[in-house]
Amino acid sequence: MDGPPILTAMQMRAAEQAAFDAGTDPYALMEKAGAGAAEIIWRTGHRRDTLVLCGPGNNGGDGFVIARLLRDRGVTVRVAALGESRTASAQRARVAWDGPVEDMLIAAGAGQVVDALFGTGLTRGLEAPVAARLCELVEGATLSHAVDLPSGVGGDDGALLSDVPRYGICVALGAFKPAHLLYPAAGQAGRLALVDLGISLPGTVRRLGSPALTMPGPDAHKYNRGLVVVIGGGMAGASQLAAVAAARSGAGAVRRLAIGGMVAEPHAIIQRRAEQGDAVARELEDERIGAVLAGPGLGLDQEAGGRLTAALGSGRPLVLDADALTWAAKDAALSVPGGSILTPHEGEFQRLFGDLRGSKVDRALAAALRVGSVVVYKGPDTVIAAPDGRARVASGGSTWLSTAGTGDVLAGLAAGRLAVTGDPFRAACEAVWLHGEAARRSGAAFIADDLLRALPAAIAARL
Ligand SMILES: NC(=O)C1=CN([C@@H]2O[C@H](COP(=O)(O)OP(=O)(O)OC[C@H]3O[C@@H](n4cnc5c(N)ncnc54)[C@H](O)[C@@H]3O)[C@@H](O)[C@H]2O)[C@H](O)CC1
Ligand SMILES: [K+]
Repeated sequence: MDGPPILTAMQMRAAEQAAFDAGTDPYALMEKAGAGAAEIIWRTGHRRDTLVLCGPGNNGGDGFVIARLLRDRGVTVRVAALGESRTASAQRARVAWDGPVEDMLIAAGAGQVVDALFGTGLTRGLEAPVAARLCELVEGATLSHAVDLPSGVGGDDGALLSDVPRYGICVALGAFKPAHLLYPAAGQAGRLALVDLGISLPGTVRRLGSPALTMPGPDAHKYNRGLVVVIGGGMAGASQLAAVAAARSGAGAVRRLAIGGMVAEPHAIIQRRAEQGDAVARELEDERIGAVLAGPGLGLDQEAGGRLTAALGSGRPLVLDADALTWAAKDAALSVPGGSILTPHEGEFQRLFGDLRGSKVDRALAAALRVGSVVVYKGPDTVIAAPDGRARVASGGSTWLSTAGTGDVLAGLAAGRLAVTGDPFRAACEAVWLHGEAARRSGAAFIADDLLRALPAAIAARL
């Protein structure tokens, strides 16, 4: 579940400075960055005529290195700059290019365009003429690459500070930045590549990687593999989707506490009736319970509130989703026990934590700290945040997931993995990855029920 680190501009500069303090030569680091980026560009564009756009800082310095190295491979390369190079490394890279430098605002286009105008040093949107010309050059090219970041995005939060064209590839240098994975900036590159600069990086915030899952041991039985209880409500289908997802996520046994009709299929789900809070409380006295899920289809009437109160007071590990989050947002008296997993979508997050500021990662981390629980802040860029400061950012999720019931499936997966692992952060990461993988395997135009059928193969691939 641990992908590469994601660093803010300040963290990246601190990591680079630590490398310099330990003896790394700044220009050598720029040459390494440029060489890594040039290799990726060469593999994609080969000898295609190339225009490299160089900005005034070290991003531009990378661009001069890239231009020189592509020229050394026989590529016809032109460089167009935006003003003079202002840093020692960039000036050195410009001298090493030792070729003509055109004016970016009037330079002619090319089949392949490399954007080395601005990276993590961007402090505001591009001037309008610069942004307009950049868009023309990139949109007029067959192949386009953004060096470190597309120029014009807010590196730390993924905002678009001015018009930003869409690139074929964004080549991250040294580490991913939040803008590589957070929308809307994440939507401005078709593919992400990462050049490792060999400097040590803090790893508390990372891209979500694929989990290492395990088979049940020889001594496994349905209760020590993890018992999940899903609390039902008026919409039986929602809690049933969640219950089946929990069972197919690897839990040993799943009980669904129904209030109305029992759902016959699949037989593996144990259906029990518990409408009032006290009946639910009795059901949750079972010490073997590894996770309780409340929310999918729970309802917002008084009886539903009683069932939720019983879950919150049960002392069992909790996953709170959907209606449970709506209850928590409207009734401040309902306190979320620490060690839970919350799975808000954008609207639920705003209702619960709308006062928080900063990037989606910052806000997810602040929310997790506030409630002492893991927060899965869903979206095309789902952030999983733990109270201890760890966070994982998922990417590549299928947009077909925007269909009814997929949230119920994710909540069920989180409850199932929580019952299996006993670790809320690990369970949430595994659940988000399995959810995305099941969607990838389900192809196009799938419905939530299809995700359930894709889960065994998704799990098998990670054993
Ligand atoms: N630090 C290193 O050793 C390495 C950095 N790498 C590359 O460097 C950039 C970050 O470089 P930096 O000089 O800090 O900033 P930029 O090149 O991104 O920006 C240049 C410069 O532009 C000014 N500026 C900011 N906003 C605007 C604007 N809207 N219009 C005009 N000018 C603007 C600001 O003053 C900046 O100083 C990083 O992304 C990497 O590409 C290497 O990768 C490794 C070595
Ligand atoms: K750039």
